[in-house]
Amino acid sequence: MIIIDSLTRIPDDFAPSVVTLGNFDGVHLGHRALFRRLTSIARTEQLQSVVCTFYPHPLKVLAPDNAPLLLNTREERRRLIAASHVDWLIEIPFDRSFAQQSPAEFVDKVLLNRLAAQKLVVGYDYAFGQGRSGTPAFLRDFCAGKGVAVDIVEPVSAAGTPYSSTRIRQLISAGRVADVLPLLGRHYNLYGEVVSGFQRGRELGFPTANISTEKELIPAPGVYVVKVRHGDLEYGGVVNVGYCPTFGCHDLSIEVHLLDYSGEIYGEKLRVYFIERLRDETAFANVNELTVAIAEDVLKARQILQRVQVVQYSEYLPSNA
Ligand SMILES: Cc1cc2nc3c(=O)[nH]c(=O)nc-3n(C[C@H](O)[C@H](O)[C@H](O)COP(=O)(O)O)c2cc1C
Ligand SMILES: Nc1ncnc2c1ncn2[C@@H]1O[C@H](COP(=O)(O)OP(=O)(O)O)[C@@H](O)[C@H]1O
Repeated sequence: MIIIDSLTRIPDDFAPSVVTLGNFDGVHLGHRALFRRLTSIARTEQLQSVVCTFYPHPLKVLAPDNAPLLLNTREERRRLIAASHVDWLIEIPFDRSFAQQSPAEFVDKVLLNRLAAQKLVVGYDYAFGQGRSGTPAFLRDFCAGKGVAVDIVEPVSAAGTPYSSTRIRQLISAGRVADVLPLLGRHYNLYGEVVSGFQRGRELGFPTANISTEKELIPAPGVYVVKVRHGDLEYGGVVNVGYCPTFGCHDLSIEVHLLDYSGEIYGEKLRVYFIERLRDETAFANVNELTVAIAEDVLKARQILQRVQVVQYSEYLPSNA
């Protein structure tokens, strides 16, 4: 997949394409259905497949107070879209002046002229532009006169609930990490560097790697069973997300204790996959009670981890890629 992060870098001789448009935060199973439609049209009609999106997320620019905390970093979104076998990713730099354009201008200038779109694929509820006037119906009407077909993908759902970034964000914010698997198609995870904390973990008998991450949406405070990837190695683990009320910290921390590991990993990068929530974070009366609780968390985690495999992008619905 070729990534273009500026409109001026789109080649002048861009070959005829089929384009989908959206924010694709999460790259969940609904997005993946859209990408499958896109790549299948590209194959049968010998077009290039193009995902056209924006960076930053438009709401971060237009209404920062209402902008969602995102499920993916920019880098993660790129990797996930690349894994969907798309030919091109166009990440349009989104700013206020770009937002001034009408949907008609944008479709004409960017999609039809620069990207040589012969066909568009959009989700049933996608809308862009001022007042969300760039609806699928608008696209269909506008493009009809130009000989460009618009394929509107109907809601794809799991057990009656349409896949939705908003729904996934709500579940993660509520700590329901196990419930997002059938919507997201993989275990929610975050990536980050191990930084030093207050050095209390070792004294408790449970050293914890303190993760500093660029991920915006962190699961609700609480204790979770996790799997952790460190390079090619995989560990089971327990993580505490929160403010360590027993000690009274001010900043949110993500502290993971790796099972059956000892060594130094400061400065290393870990990816933490959230498997199941165990309990709320608690203000214990003393350090002893905290240590007993962590030991119980570890026992439960070992049981749960016996029957769990990490589901990443490529492991889910392999026949559907
Ligand atoms: C599985 C697990 C559960 C934890 N639960 C709590 C808790 O409920 N309340 C709390 O105050 N600290 C809890 N902690 C402790 C803190 O997350 C943290 O590990 C401890 O304060 C050490 O911090 P440090 O690594 O910055 O020294 C838990 C830690 C682990 C590993
Ligand atoms: N099983 C383990 N899980 C997590 N970190 C471990 C483990 N064993 C050793 N470590 C190391 O110990 C460090 C954490 O020790 P800790 O006393 O909790 O200090 P800190 O306050 O810096 O997090 C980790 O960053 C890592 O280098």
